[in-house]
Amino acid sequence: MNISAKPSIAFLGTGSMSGAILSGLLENAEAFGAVSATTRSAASRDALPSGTAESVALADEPGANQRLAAASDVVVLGVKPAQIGDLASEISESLRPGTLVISVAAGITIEALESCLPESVAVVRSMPNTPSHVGLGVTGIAAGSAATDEHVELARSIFEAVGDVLVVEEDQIDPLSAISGSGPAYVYLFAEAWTQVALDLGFTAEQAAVMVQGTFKGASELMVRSDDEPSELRRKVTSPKGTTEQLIKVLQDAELEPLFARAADAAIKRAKELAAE
Ligand SMILES: NC(=O)C1=CN([C@@H]2O[C@H](COP(=O)(O)OP(=O)(O)OC[C@H]3O[C@@H](n4cnc5c(N)ncnc54)[C@H](O)[C@@H]3O)[C@@H](O)[C@H]2O)C=CC1
Ligand SMILES: O=C(O)[C@@H]1CCC=N1
Repeated sequence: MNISAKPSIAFLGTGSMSGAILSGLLENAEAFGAVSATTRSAASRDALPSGTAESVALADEPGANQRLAAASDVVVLGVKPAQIGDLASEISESLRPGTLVISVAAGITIEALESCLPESVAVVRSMPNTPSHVGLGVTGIAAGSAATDEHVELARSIFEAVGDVLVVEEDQIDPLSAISGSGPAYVYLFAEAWTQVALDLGFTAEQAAVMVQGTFKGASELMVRSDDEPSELRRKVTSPKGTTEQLIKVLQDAELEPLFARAADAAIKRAKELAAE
């Protein structure tokens, strides 16, 4: 690999997910060279955070993906799974040997992506999550067949700039996605449900937001800082013969663990379908 000390990074297809990585990275960009991004429309380009070396809409410059791919040490493919093959093929001839190509696409295998790219580039498959936006992401990464330890460390350094990183085998990426990739969605689902309960109990939207957001943030922070397991932290809230005991009993009667396992299985099954589409 012939990558500079401050590698340049191009985000091609910058929507919810790679936009979150881009935002988090720009807060912490000293270790990297020029960071650039492409979108399809001028409106989505205008919505990107400021601080990139270049943010280009394909509507203004149809060849921008190829130009930025040719100029960058790292290329992050941020499009939907169904679009990634076309994007990889589009930039294939522009990539320099040794370029690190990172995919964030759910389901799409390293083998499928490598088949659209020259053998001279390295692929890392990743599964990030949207809290990357605020530097609190969790990302799993798996090395492609031509990725050296140096490429993997470079990918790790990019995602560590926006949160925690787990280096895993590729067959763990779909299960990891069910836990942390999709994870923010089920946290928000719980927040939505408890907000509605608070509204139904007569609180205002502002009061509900303070209670729900404050509780999720406070409980998460306590869990991270404490040496106690979540079960022990829960026990400390649950006074014997108290109110929480009754609330938790109702929730546990719903058999949450098998329910969550079924939910994870559904996500993993969908990832396999995306790979086959
Ligand atoms: N949203 C999430 O929480 C996560 C998403 N992912 C993966 O991230 C990828 C993108 O998902 P989202 O960000 O949710 O979708 P999105 O639709 O918000 O972002 C994709 C963006 O790429 C643009 N685009 C499409 N083709 C393009 C091209 N040829 N050149 C430049 N821009 C192009 C689209 O206009 C869009 O703005 C997917 O592959 C998904 O599996 C992975 C982990 C989490
Ligand atoms: O829903 C999806 O397909 C992507 C992957 C994990 C989170 N969002």
